[in-house]
Amino acid sequence: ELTKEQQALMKLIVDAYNKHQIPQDFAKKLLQEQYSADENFLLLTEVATSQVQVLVEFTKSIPGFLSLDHEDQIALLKGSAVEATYLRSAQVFSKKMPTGYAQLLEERIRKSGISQDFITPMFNFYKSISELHMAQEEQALLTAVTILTPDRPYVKDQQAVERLQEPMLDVLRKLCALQHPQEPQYFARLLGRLTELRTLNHFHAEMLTSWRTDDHKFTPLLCEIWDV
Ligand SMILES: Cc1cc(C(=O)O[C@@H]2C[C@H]3CC[C@]2(C)C3(C)C)ccc1N
Repeated sequence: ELTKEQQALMKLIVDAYNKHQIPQDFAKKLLQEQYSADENFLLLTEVATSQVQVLVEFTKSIPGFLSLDHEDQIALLKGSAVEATYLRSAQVFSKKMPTGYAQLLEERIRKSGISQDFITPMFNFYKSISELHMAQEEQALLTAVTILTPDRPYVKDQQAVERLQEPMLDVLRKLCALQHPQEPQYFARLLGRLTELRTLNHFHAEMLTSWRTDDHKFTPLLCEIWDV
């Protein structure tokens, strides 16, 4: 079972994960704005910018993160931004949004100039996440584990990151055993999703390039975090 400090760590992460949520007024916008590719792109830009802001706030709440070397903090944020935003948007699709909004967001994503060969893996990923029926504690911990990946490019002190990631993995492993006793492989399946998530990095870079060539404008935060 979870020790006292493991329970405290989990509560910290889950509270931080739930505290920083996408503003619900996006749902209204999804309904109101018209459906041109440009309108859809602008909406996605707002969603993405908000997702990255939420990601930065969540990351700062991870115990020990702000004590890491400052350049390593940036390297971890930039290195995990795509995976963490897709992981969170996958959860948005799986349940967070009121029914019907997920379909609207999907519709706008499909009609925003993203090429089909990226749309397919993106929605395959969403499907594979929703099939897991993850508890919110698992979602929050899996996101923290993704952010605290030691072998991101330019991370200098990888051991310091491992020391933060390991306790998260221990809690996640125990939690999976507690919440899915009938499925001993569940923890391994969760980590397998992180491998699938990494493949989206490549597609995401291509998506950004295709938008840039069509002269779509990004927000400063998205340019900063994704080097565009
Ligand atoms: C630079 C830039 C990036 C995105 C993006 O990654 O969007 C992703 C597509 C959907 C899946 C994850 C996204 C953040 C999403 C929920 C909008 C959207 C607009 C934009 N100007």
